[in-house]
Amino acid sequence: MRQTRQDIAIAPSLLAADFARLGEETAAVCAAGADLLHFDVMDNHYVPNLTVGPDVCAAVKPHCPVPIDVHLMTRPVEGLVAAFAKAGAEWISFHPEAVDHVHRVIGLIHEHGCKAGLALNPATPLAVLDHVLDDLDMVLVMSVNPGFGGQSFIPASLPKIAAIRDRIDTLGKPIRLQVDGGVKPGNVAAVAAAGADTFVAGSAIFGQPDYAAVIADMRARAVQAAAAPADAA
Ligand SMILES: O=C(CO)[C@H](O)[C@H](O)COP(=O)(O)O
Ligand SMILES: [Fe+2]
Repeated sequence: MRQTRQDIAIAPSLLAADFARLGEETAAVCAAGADLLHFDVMDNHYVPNLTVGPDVCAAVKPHCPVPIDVHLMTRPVEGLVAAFAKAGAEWISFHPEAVDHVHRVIGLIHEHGCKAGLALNPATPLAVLDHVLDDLDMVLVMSVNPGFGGQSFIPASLPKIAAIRDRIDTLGKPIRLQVDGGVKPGNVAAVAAAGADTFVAGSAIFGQPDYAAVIADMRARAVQAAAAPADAA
């Protein structure tokens, strides 16, 4: 088995930022050590909430020195890919339930020069990765049901993360394994020990006054757990 875990990356979710000051919040969280900026797009159709679109992504882009990681919680997906690529997204993830042709949408994201992620809801079986894992740049494990920030981490996500880690290692490709929903300093070690390398955190970071302290704390805990998973499990 090959170990393909990537460098630990902390991805603050702008969903929990002050929406009246998105440019400032983006700059602040990047200066505080963010590796990616997670940008949640909800359409009040695939999920029961409504957030932001490509124009807001383009507006925060000049304030964002790190890659923008767009998480599409929309149905349909296809028409938004070009718009987010133009708006400056480097990563685009989508949910398999929201499209008819998963493989085609991965190709569409790549055609637009972005990296592609597939987002698995808590009840989505791993079989959706069959035949497409090799084409992906990232698997996104939702550890809450999508649609809202500030929810509690679902513990059944941990064995799911471990199973996906095994599949990625068996394939032997450097595919990122991102976990999104309820991730915070108190559980990031367990999530890292299970095999994740990319940690989305909204309320855990933006809910504290010192973004740099939270990001550094989460990174240190994740790095330590990745190096010695048995100690953190
Ligand atoms: O995709 C999401 C919700 O659907 C968000 O990225 C996620 O919930 C982050 O927020 P928090 O860390 O507060 O759970
Ligand atoms: Fe998200």
